[in-house]
Amino acid sequence: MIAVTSGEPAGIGPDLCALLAHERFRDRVVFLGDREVIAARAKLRKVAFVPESVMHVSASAPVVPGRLDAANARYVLAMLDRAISGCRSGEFGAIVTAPVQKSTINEAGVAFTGHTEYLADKTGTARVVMMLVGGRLRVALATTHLPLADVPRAITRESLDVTLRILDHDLRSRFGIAKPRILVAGLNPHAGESGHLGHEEIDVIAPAIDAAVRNGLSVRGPFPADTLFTPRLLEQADAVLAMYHDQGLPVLKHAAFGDAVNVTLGLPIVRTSVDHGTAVDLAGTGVIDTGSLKAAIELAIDLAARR
Ligand SMILES: NC(=O)c1ccc[n+]([C@@H]2O[C@H](COP(=O)([O-])OP(=O)(O)OC[C@H]3O[C@@H](n4cnc5c(N)ncnc54)[C@H](O)[C@@H]3O)[C@@H](O)[C@H]2O)c1
Ligand SMILES: N[C@H](C(=O)O)[C@H](O)COP(=O)(O)O
Repeated sequence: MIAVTSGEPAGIGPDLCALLAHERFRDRVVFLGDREVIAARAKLRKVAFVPESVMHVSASAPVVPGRLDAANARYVLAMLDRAISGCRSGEFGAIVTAPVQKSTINEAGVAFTGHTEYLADKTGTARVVMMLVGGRLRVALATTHLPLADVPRAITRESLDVTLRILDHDLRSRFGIAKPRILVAGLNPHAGESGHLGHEEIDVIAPAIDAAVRNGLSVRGPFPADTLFTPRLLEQADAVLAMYHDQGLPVLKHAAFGDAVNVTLGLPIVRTSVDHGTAVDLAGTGVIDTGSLKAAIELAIDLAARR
């Protein structure tokens, strides 16, 4: 059974759950959330509510589509905690997450940067890797949700060694790629221009790549990020490791927004998610695309079957 958390209740998560309750998947799928909230969203979307598709978690406060309310932050986290404990006990084969509003959780006084970091923390996993998969691209990130000013400091030999190891391992074990070819981006323009535009490539990234190669991994780089995502190089890659969120994800989302899936590598459980945010402007109204959540559920089913 696959658990889908319905995410920020003022966003489109409950809409997506109400709509996808009518899809047929290869495994049983349950949507975690407040029954009344999902039923109300089904009504707004003019589809029948499917009560048996919902595993009830009570909202903390009344929900108004499009109106963020920090009073429901604990509800959002309670859904995640329920899904994590169900995964750990074997009740669920995987967690799929609809989007959360990170700012609202912080406004409720809970330091929260993303599902990725929350899941790492809650499962006691020292390091995980965010990878988005879409079209023919797989883009993993060396750093995730942190201010741009903090990125260079967060890219260390240790962090890159572990990230490359997790990426290689999970591409083999979860994605069935016998010898994953990983291309690594530089951090600075033109990958540092031989040290004239930054030193991270020389001091940190290239030595981490050399060490990975010595350990038998197929890793090349650092490549200038501006031309790394061109067809000639991408043909030679099973995954690209970007140094930071907005170096890698805009490329992937440009290529595949609406169909891409976010996967957390390195966790003891299977977790996938959508490629989009809470879209509070569209909650309960407007045209929404269910493609990414559907793809996230399908990938979670595949990954859970391979464990
Ligand atoms: N997996 C997650 O939990 C996740 C992922 C990304 C962003 N977020 C969070 O979502 C919040 C809002 O982020 P944002 O405004 O940068 O991005 P967003 O994806 O919510 O919105 C960007 C644009 O895309 C549109 N859009 C998004 N999903 C859509 C869908 N399924 N169908 C049709 N249109 C869609 C929105 O209406 C908006 O115009 C932030 O708090 C962010 O951190 C969460
Ligand atoms: N970085 C993701 C994206 O841009 O799609 C998103 O913020 C979700 O991250 P989590 O899965 O860690 O919440």
